[in-house]
Amino acid sequence: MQTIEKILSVENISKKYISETNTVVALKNVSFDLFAGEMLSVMGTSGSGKSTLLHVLGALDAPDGGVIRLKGVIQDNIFNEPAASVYRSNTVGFVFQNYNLLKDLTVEENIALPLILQGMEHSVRVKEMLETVGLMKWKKHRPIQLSGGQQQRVAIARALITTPPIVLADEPTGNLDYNTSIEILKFLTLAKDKMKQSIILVTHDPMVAAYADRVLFFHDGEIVDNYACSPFENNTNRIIDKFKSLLEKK
Ligand SMILES: Nc1ncnc2c1ncn2[C@@H]1O[C@H](COP(=O)(O)OP(=O)(O)OP(=O)(O)O)[C@@H](O)[C@H]1O
Repeated sequence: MQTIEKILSVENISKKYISETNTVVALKNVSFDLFAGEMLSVMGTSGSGKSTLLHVLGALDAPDGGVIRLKGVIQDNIFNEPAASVYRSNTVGFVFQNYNLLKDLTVEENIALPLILQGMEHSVRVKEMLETVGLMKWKKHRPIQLSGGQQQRVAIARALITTPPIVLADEPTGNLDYNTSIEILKFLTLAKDKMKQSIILVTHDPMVAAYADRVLFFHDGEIVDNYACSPFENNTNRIIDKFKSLLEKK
């Protein structure tokens, strides 16, 4: 029997934000595994720690405690430079709600950026990515000349160009209409099915969450429930029910 590779193990991650006036516990002993070619959605109440989780997994923010393993190996140095930059450029691709494109660069330059920063040849890969996301005709345009959906396609191409094993997407469809959201989800699904990339997708939208293989529900910094999507269920309705019961317990 073929075993599915465990890409990421998150073990008892905790994170507090401490200011002069108060302390916010953003993550409390969060543990889960992520497998190769798996899409995991993260849903939860506002302020439940979803973005903090992505920041920690992307080595943008250090946790106070806990362990992250990549393919079984403890990553104890990824929150310090230069290891943080190496981890971010080799291991994770980011997709944000607001696209985060560089406004002075063209579409093709934005897409090429991760390879340029690594000093690698990029022209063949950029062409492939432009074709994948259907933006060949727009390659010389700047972000301001594109629709929101087109900008997000550029951001996805940029996140995927180095084929990182893990893609972290924070509300990638949050600013997009239904049809454009489906288009963006199809690109992420292609990355997981074709390239066996693993995706963690934070969303407020149950329809978007239903594209994943599994959904984790967060409340007050903790995983309080989970749901495995099934080809035989109306996953969107099941996710709505789970989320409603989470709100009722609050
Ligand atoms: N830089 C920060 N400094 C202080 N507190 C923070 C910081 N970032 C987040 N928090 C707090 O940590 C908690 C978790 O925030 P986080 O942004 O991770 O939640 P979220 O689930 O992504 O929320 P939302 O769905 O509203 O975007 C919140 O109470 C938030 O106010």
